Amino acid sequence: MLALLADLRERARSALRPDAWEYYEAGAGDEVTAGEAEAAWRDFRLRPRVLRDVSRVDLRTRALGADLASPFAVAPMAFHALAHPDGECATVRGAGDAGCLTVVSTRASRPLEDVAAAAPGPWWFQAYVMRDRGLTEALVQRAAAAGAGAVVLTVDTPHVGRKQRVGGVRIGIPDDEYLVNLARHLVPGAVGREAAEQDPSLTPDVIGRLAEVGGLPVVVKGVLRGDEALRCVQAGAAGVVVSTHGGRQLDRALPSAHALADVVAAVGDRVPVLVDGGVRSGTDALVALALGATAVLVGRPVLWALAAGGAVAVTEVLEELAADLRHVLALAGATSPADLDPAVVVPRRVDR
Ligand SMILES: Cc1cc2nc3c(=O)[nH]c(=O)nc-3n(C[C@H](O)[C@H](O)[C@H](O)COP(=O)(O)O)c2cc1C
Ligand SMILES: O=C(O)C(=O)c1ccccc1
Repeated sequence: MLALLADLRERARSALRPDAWEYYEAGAGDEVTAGEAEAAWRDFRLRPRVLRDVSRVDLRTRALGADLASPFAVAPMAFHALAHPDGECATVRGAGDAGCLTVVSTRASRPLEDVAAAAPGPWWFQAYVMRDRGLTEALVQRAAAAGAGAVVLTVDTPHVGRKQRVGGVRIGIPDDEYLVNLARHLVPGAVGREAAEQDPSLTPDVIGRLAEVGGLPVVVKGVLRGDEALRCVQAGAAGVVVSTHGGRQLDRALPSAHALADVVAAVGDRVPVLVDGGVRSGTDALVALALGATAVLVGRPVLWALAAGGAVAVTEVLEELAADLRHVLALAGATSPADLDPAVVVPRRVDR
């Protein structure tokens, strides 16, 4: 992990309410998957190229029409207001100032329109499909109207994972905060949280439906298998995110780092493949990019930055990751992410 990230993590631990800290850190079950994510990127070794004139390294990245300064983006995460009074407004400002994209969660703690107004650059909307499908569709339409460039449909969460260290699935967030973006769409008298629970009955047709409702490309987040990624693409997905949800859903799911190559082999020639989970340095990202990822999402480190230093620290953390990536790309003999190929990485061990 980069020193800046380790430092922000400690500062966030002191700054955050203890229950918020635990909620951010938590993984599901025994936290096997959450615990393995970072180390899994270190299961690859690099085979650098040499004598390639790396005096200029270009990190610019294009993903579904978004022009980005680097391949780092902010993963969708719930309740940024636990970390900072401006919540997601601060996050998008900080990320945008670094030229990075933010994926804004359905469980954002600030109104989508406010977040959109604070965003200096592109942002995407993460959709949870809730039991009240109309609720999800209204949100997707609002996100499209507010300027979202894509919908990221999270599919690894038919039920929210049980996080033992926070005594279940969520911390004590009052309804008005939990439902910031949802309350206005709820039928009066409806039991808010039930209508806004995850819908466990999703099938691939939801991909086409959300694309139609929002008029935006739909990226499916939370796939770990090539065959499943293919199923999503056949149903209309414009991209996929290889993710274990930061180890917060199915515990003992294999780490994203080990799932990525299979997904790239299945759909990488047709759609962009993004990845997240445990990316904490430029070298982690280099491995992901060499394996065929178009971009990497960063989760918890952004929340640490937000808690420790607001928007400015979010910019710093993303710029530090980009600077580190620029450096290691040069050392590996590559002048851009696209200049990498799978021959640059080799698994350190074959038994996992
Ligand atoms: C506190 C927290 C809240 C999250 N909320 C969401 C969410 O609302 N929607 C979603 O698709 N993923 C959510 N995630 C998962 C992240 O998008 C991402 O997959 C994961 O955090 C990446 O791993 P990392 O934190 O190790 O970088 C959440 C993760 C954390 C830590
Ligand atoms: O905490 C999470 O990981 C998450 O995705 C979520 C899901 C539903 C409500 C709040 C957070």
